[in-house]
Amino acid sequence: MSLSLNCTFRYEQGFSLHAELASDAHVTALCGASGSGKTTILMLIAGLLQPQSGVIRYGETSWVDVAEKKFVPPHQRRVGVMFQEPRLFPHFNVQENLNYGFQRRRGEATQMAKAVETLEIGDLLKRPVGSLSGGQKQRVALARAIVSSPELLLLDEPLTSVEPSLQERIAEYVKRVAKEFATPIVLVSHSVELVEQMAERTFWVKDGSVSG
Ligand SMILES: Nc1ncnc2c1ncn2[C@@H]1O[C@H](COP(=O)(O)OP(=O)(O)OP(=O)(O)O)[C@@H](O)[C@H]1O
Repeated sequence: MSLSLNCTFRYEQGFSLHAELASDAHVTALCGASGSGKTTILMLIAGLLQPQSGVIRYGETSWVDVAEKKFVPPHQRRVGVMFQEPRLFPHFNVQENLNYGFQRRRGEATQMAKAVETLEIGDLLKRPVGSLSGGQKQRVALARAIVSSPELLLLDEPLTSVEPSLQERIAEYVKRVAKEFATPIVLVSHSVELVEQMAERTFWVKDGSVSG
């Protein structure tokens, strides 16, 4: 499935971005310095931000075409997102957190079982999220992003919020998700190792512009 962006976006406060990229890789990486615009690109793909001009396409579908006044809302794009900090519901247990993404997006039942197995979180399902370690939370967040059978998975710095000693372990789970699920992935990561091991296509983001 091919993803293409050719659009501009500007925050009111000033930062502006011109995102021009096209990829049909299974794993596409976005690399670049802090503040260069990587998360902003993911938010545009997810539909959490609207560009001021241009187009965003996924496969045969136009998600955004500003000239045509077309904007497909986030819930209709079937994009799974894992943010830098695992945004889990603290008052729900692990299963309830997974159910949330699952029910909303009408994922397939087998996808839930496969996500639980791939991320090895079967023993954690009844645990309140507040009682989990950083690495466990990260695995649950990864599972939640995939249970809804998304057509595209966006991973924003999946290793940054876990302590350095755990990063290698979480990296293994991220690689496992890429191997086990056919869903294309856009990965933002500072980890050169993870990018080199996973990405078939890498784009460099610098001061709001993209080169590949
Ligand atoms: N809501 C916002 N309003 C205004 N400016 C913002 C907003 N969010 C981000 N920015 C600015 O936009 C620029 C790009 O931010 P973005 O988060 O996309 O960068 P990044 O490459 O993902 O950085 P990091 O690697 O640190 O996560 C930065 O200068 C940031 O300060």
